[in-house]
Amino acid sequence: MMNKKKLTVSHLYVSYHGTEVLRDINFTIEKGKLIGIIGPNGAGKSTMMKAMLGLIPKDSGSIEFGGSPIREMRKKIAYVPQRSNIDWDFPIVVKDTVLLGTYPKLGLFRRPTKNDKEWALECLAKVGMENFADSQIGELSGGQQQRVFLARSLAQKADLFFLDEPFVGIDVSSEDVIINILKTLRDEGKTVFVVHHDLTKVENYFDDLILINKELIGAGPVNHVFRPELMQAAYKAPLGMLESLGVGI
Ligand SMILES: Nc1ncnc2c1ncn2[C@@H]1O[C@H](COP(=O)(O)OP(=O)(O)OP(=O)(O)O)[C@@H](O)[C@H]1O
Repeated sequence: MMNKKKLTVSHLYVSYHGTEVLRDINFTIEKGKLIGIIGPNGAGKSTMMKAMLGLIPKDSGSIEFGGSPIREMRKKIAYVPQRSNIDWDFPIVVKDTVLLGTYPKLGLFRRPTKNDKEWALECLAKVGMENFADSQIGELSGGQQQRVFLARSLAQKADLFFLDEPFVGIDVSSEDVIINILKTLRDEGKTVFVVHHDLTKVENYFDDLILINKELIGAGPVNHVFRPELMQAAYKAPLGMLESLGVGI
């Protein structure tokens, strides 16, 4: 009962081909937060997200949400991978991409209903992309593609959202649309994890931070984690450089 409103990662270890990438990661996050996962290049941010989702094997550790293993709520989890990992030449139009979000995981052969289609268009409208419903996904700009993938995750009616670097290579107005939707989801009680690297936006965007560099350096409210000592420990950057990014000010 005590864990009902929490997500807990315990003793998470991950390696690729025998090389350890994540070592003994432990943290607990309250439900209903917008959480930034930060750390230098190669720190293991994407790896941690994938391991939390069960997309790659872990060496050991557990991930629980509300006291149960996270895999038991797979249908309630939406994941938006890094844009660079998606095959944008795949021939599919925008509205069908969003409609995929409405398919229950094992119901691929179910035909979408009229309701599903309307809901998909509604989700598309939430991200301001309703006029592109019939466009090929590969023809869109980076920001537009990212919005469509967010719409697909909205269509899924998930409780937990995981986005890997959603703001990389996109225009400012798409970034605004996306962060506002993520904040709205948080206000509705959803839990949203975002792998992120632009430190200038951290205080504006997130409630909590998970700061890693292979190991956990800090986890908790932004003002506890976004501090010179911890940031320096993770980034190994000179203090002056961190200050110019607003750390600890
Ligand atoms: N599929 C893979 N096979 C082998 N090594 C990998 C694989 N994916 C990532 N790595 C390595 O694991 C480490 C962590 O990578 P990861 O992509 O998780 O870091 P990251 O913090 O997300 O980095 P970035 O900010 O550069 O995207 C890196 O050293 C990377 O080279």
